[in-house]
Amino acid sequence: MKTQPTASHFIDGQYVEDTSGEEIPVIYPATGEVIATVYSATPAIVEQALAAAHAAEKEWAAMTGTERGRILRRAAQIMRERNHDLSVLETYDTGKPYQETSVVDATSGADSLEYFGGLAAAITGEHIQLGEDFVYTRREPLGLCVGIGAWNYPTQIACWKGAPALACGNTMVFKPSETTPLCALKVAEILHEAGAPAGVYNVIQGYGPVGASLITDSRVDKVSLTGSVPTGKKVYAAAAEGIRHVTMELGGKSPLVIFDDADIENAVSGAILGNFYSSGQVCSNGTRVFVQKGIKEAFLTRLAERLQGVKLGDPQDPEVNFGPMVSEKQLGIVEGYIAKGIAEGARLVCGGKRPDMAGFFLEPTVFADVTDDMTIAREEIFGPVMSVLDFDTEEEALARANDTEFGLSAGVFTRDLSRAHRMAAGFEAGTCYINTYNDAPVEAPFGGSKQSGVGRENSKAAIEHYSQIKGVYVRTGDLEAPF
Ligand SMILES: NC(=O)c1ccc[n+]([C@@H]2O[C@H](COP(=O)([O-])OP(=O)(O)OC[C@H]3O[C@@H](n4cnc5c(N)ncnc54)[C@H](O)[C@@H]3O)[C@@H](O)[C@H]2O)c1
Repeated sequence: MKTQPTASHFIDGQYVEDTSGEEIPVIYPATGEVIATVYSATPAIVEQALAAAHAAEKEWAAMTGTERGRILRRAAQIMRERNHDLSVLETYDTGKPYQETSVVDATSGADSLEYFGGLAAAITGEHIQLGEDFVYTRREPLGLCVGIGAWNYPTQIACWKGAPALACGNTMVFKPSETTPLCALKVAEILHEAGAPAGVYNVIQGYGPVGASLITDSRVDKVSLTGSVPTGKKVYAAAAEGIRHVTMELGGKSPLVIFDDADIENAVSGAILGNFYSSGQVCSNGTRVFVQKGIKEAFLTRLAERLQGVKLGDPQDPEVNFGPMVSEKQLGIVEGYIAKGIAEGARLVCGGKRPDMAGFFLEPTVFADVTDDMTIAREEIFGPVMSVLDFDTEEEALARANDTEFGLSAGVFTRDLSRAHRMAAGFEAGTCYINTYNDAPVEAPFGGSKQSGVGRENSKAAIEHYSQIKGVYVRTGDLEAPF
């Protein structure tokens, strides 16, 4: 498959190149080989993209929701037809196994385009009667939105930001992560092919400073970031300077609480899905697994048995279910945390090593006897490292689950439904799971509380974050004034 894109950027309906920007090598994580090269946007490219998105605003916003929605749904259809090629590319970009990418990434992107395409015509204001007068509201686009992505779900993030933004009548300049620059270009290409006018959805490449230069431009009305908390703080502050709208999808250290009465097979499945999917590089992962003391050893034994089913290898092989870390840098970060876990006295149950193969592979790793104060229980690792902690009572589990600055997700496994709902109500997290983990359908809101973010992606809630309400007061009779 050809992995070198036609050009680095997609602006105003076409591919654009400027090789004077800083070189960004695209490395296939499974081999360490360079599979493409793109160039970071120069100030001239940034200007070109912002000017194109700004110029496209009026025409796009003036179209009816039905017309915009039709284009998004056509783009969804094209994505589904090209699912295989897009999945292969996603696997090259990220190293995630094709077994995952073929059912998650372009699929989720298409779901988002289809869902918001369907909603576009139903984005309306309301009528408020006030005696003989009335107020009507108009739900209007914000204008020019900047999207900045992380590297773990490049196609999905480009769509989760683009689809609601475009449905509401905004235009977008999207900057993917420098680690995974390939997939967002395909999203731009497909939207254009589906009929999105030139300039409505643009993609430019670059490192952090390119993202930073987009945020403060006076033409920009909103910034939506998916990234780490430290980057979120910088982006939020920069956006605040111009009182810009923000959506912040940031990191997490989410709890997964497993009670004695849980179905152990399902609980182990939840812990696997919440720690090892995408080699653990998922923001919402339940990496603090609190297991009630009565089933702790049974849980660990069954988990170790189930981990025998892990198949590492060439991620393009559909039989492989566990890929490498996205980059050598990320591999090093995760290995550093594993070393800290051992040094601070956690018990290494399995994994912890690089297997003897090329690329940035790391075995799925489980620590037991982890305590709340250990570094591996406090900081986001963003790799395949599960920390198992013990607990006695529900009250204790909830207090310890919430004892973190993060608030992205939380899960509970129990057969006691009253307790499940009590836990869900008590969790300080934006997205909670009962007897499941990490589902992210487009129909449901997704996002974090506390330092894990502001705003919500997906569902009808996303419309609130890509539009604004204007109230229009209409008087039908004469107007009295004091003089
Ligand atoms: N909540 C979510 O939905 C979600 C989803 C996926 C990943 N994440 C989080 O993302 C992180 C991993 O991704 P990452 O390593 O790419 O994150 P990161 O914060 O390093 O980078 C995210 C993006 O921000 C850009 N960036 C960096 N500095 C910037 C600046 N000063 N101004 C503007 N843009 C800047 C980067 O180039 C990149 O495109 C993890 O913390 C993970 O939890 C969150």
